Amino acid sequence: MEKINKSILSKVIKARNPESYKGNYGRILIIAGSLPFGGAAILSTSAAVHTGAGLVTVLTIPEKFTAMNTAVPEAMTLDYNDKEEMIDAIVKNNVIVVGPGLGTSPKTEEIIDTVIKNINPDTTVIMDASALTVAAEKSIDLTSIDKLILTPHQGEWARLSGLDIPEQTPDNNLSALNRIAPKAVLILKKHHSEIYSSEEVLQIDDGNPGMATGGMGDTLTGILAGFIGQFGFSLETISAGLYLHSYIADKINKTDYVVLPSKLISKIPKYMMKFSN
Ligand SMILES: NC(=O)C1=CN([C@@H]2O[C@H](COP(=O)(O)OP(=O)(O)OC[C@H]3O[C@@H](n4cnc5c(N)ncnc54)[C@H](O)[C@@H]3O)[C@@H](O)[C@H]2O)[C@@H](O)CC1
Ligand SMILES: Nc1ncnc2c1ncn2[C@@H]1O[C@H](COP(=O)(O)OP(=O)(O)O)[C@@H](O)[C@H]1O
Ligand SMILES: [Mg+2]
Repeated sequence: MEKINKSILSKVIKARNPESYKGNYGRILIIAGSLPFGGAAILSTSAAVHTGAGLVTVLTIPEKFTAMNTAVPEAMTLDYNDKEEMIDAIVKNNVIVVGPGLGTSPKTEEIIDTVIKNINPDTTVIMDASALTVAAEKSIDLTSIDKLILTPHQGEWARLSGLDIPEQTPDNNLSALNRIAPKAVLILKKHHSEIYSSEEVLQIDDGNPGMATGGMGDTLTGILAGFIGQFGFSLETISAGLYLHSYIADKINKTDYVVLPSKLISKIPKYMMKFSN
């Protein structure tokens, strides 16, 4: 399995054109959060904003608007219970994260269905967490999405693929992905996460057990969205986003026993600047 190394960062992260404006850096929609899991929506949104995404909108529940606007004032807030507002937002944005903290109520199935029916063909969809659990439970057909990234941890991948963790070998993972969504890119999150696609299978050697804390995967979704919004959808962009997440976590883990997702997020702009030159 080919390894992703640090050189991917300077390859993907570009210095900004002086003549540019926010419209050049992606329109990101994060569909996330529910009563018990508001933090997941905040972390995903905050990570996208700190990665440099031009415009970030979060579709969540109104009960979480104040918390969201306080934690991430850069992001706009909309209500996913308002179907028209949801469809309008799905049509207007070019990268959509769906799943962090949504929970497994029937609403989540409705949201996934609405995304699938209304996205533009060029829109990237990043499916994580509850969206993966519900897609597995309800056998939702994901094959129509052209630019799809699945980001399960091993437990979520077990539900989606039917493979118990010891059966999650590269060959089995590839054939399961081929069955579930042949055009998709799979990031299987674990110690030394792996990327599966029809082009290549890749792995990172970075990352540490200080990352084993709630919200670390939610954070990754925002980084991936911000990267794709700015640098385009490609295996290289996805690899760079995955790598940066663990790279910063390893820097923090030199001094910190646990890597807090919010601390990792606060360091994203500094490390992106370092690799953009
Ligand atoms: N602050 C927040 O609001 C947070 C919200 N969260 C949300 O909580 C919901 C449930 O997600 P969870 O992942 O906690 O629960 P899940 O029930 O979806 O997954 C956990 C299960 O997977 C198994 N598992 C196997 N391998 C694993 C691995 N490598 N990593 C993690 N679990 C593994 C565990 O044993 C457990 O049975 C999601 O919507 C998620 O986004 C979490 O992200 C935690 C933080
Ligand atoms: N022991 C570990 N070594 C390396 N990376 C880890 C380790 N534990 C967790 N991680 C990383 O942290 C993230 C956890 O994601 P996830 O379980 O979805 O978290 P959450 O849903 O709580 O946000 C993944 O990117 C995973 O690879
Ligand atoms: Mg998760």
